[in-house]
Amino acid sequence: MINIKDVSTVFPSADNPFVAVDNVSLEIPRGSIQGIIGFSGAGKSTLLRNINLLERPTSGQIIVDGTDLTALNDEELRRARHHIGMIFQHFNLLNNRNAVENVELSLKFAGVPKKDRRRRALEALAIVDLADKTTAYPGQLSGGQKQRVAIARALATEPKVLLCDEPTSAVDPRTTASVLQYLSDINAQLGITTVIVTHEMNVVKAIADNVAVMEDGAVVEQFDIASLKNPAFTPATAIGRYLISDEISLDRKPTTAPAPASAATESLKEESYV
Ligand SMILES: Nc1ncnc2c1ncn2[C@@H]1O[C@H](COP(=O)(O)OP(=O)(O)OP(=O)(O)O)[C@@H](O)[C@H]1O
Repeated sequence: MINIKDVSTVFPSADNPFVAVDNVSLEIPRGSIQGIIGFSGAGKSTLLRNINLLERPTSGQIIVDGTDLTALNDEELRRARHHIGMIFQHFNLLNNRNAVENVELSLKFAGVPKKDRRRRALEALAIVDLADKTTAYPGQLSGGQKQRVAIARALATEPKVLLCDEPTSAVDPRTTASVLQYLSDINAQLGITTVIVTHEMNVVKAIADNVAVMEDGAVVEQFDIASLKNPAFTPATAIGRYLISDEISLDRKPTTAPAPASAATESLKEESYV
């Protein structure tokens, strides 16, 4: 169970601090798949990164299986994060390491003894059907294969939680289906609580159990996907209603928000996480 309690994230700015996540409370049942949708700039990625404290909330609590992550010291948090895997839109693999070495690296950071790393990395790659690509470098892999290496890397440390930030935005529709199938199988077989941020309505419909709709930093609506099958149910928000129509990808940028941190800074933060 992930319990997001009264979480706010405010980005400082000289003239006008920006509230990216505004007092969000959300309970994500253990073993479920939670979709988070909303227009661009709604705060989805920030909320996702709040869950593993990649972006530490300004206030509120993140409680994962009874442990309040916001109350941990650095060393405790580092250990807790080994149970929270994360995958990113652009995979974030190290190009100078091959597939198995990329996976081994996360095991090294997790403190797994060297003698066990190769075996566990190969096992994780086998789960995503990449046993024949273990020595391939990222430049030799397709987008879908790279994302599967990233999934293997996240899985290798045996996480209880898997956070997915736009996991299929950089791959074609057929590869999207395959990546979603792996995520869905992993959720079903390993019981990993999965949180997916996406613009793609068909992704949410295909994989999520529950959906939270964000607008201007707040969660403004929640429902379970099964209720979409009930003709009497109409989501309250426009974005929720898009879920009923097909194949609509949301891409509206707000014009008033400050610029996000530079891409370089973000990518450094993400690399330090794996
Ligand atoms: N490090 C940062 N510093 C300042 N503002 C930020 C920072 N990160 C994000 N923001 C702002 O916070 C708001 C929410 O960003 P976030 O990336 O969480 O939205 P999102 O819903 O995931 O958007 P998208 O779908 O476009 O990725 C945006 O207006 C963004 O510009």
